[in-house]
Amino acid sequence: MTAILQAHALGKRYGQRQALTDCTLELPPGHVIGLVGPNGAGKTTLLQIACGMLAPTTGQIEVLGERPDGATSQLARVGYVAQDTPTYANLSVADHLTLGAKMNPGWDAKLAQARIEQLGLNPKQKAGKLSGGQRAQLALTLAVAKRPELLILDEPVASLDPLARRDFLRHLMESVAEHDTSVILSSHLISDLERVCDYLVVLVSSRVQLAGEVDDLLAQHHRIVCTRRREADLPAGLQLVSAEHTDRQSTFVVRTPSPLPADDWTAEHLELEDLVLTYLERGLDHGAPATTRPRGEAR
Ligand SMILES: Nc1ncnc2c1ncn2[C@@H]1O[C@H](COP(=O)(O)OP(=O)(O)OP(=O)(O)O)[C@@H](O)[C@H]1O
Repeated sequence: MTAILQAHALGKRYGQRQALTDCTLELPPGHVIGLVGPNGAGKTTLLQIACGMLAPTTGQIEVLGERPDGATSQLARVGYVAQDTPTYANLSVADHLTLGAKMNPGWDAKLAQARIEQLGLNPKQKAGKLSGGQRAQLALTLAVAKRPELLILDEPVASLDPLARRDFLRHLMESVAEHDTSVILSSHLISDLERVCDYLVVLVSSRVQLAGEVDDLLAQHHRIVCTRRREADLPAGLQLVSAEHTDRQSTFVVRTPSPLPADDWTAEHLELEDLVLTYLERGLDHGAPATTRPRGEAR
């Protein structure tokens, strides 16, 4: 299957500020991909490059098999909802649908109409008079009705109350299931990502720290608690993600694609939130992805 997004050594610099560093990713189709990272991590930068709104400084990227260059044919295949869910304040809801129909060759007028009715939006209402949640829903409707192959959503639920957020995500999931769309969704809200995402990318300090299918990542990561020991004394082949020590006890988070070897420790799998927080912390502390200690090498 062709990747929906393939990036190699992608970088973006704004003057002195490095916003994205050495980003190599291959995102498979058919997933809802959660992009998570702290403020300023580079999420918006990556998503804008993917939409062809920004040019990278270094590296290459392909989205749906093409270089994103803002060409109309590609814009029709990618739906983008920016962080501030932009709409035209002076245009009515109906005007937005008319505009969507004019600008998008694959526009699904029936779908757009049905969603507006389902949401209870008044077609005559000016977008400037809608609530933040309603504006986000309108922006999502415009993006979904393009019938894109890929939907890119940059923190679309950030300003919504919990109920509006739940509705937004429910509508998103419905339309994804119905139309077989791939989605990249950035959010700070891990509980939301947990609800809708089956693939995860963690970006910290401009670098990708972790990427993979959520089920695989959860299966491969373990929290180990044992009497105090050095990292170097862990069995070889385990990828050390984090280590904490008290006088008597050590707690490690490790990753291994194989079953965890039996040892004198207690081990448990991590919840998604713990996994994300571990990599966020690690990224802020070290600025580099975790590495595996090869057999025989002491740290
Ligand atoms: N137009 C710009 N000019 C200069 N620096 C910028 C510009 N846009 C972003 N940056 C910087 O690039 C870095 C990455 O920003 P980006 O908006 O991609 O992060 P983000 O992960 O989306 O953050 P947030 O979660 O706060 O939205 C930040 O340090 C930011 O200050």
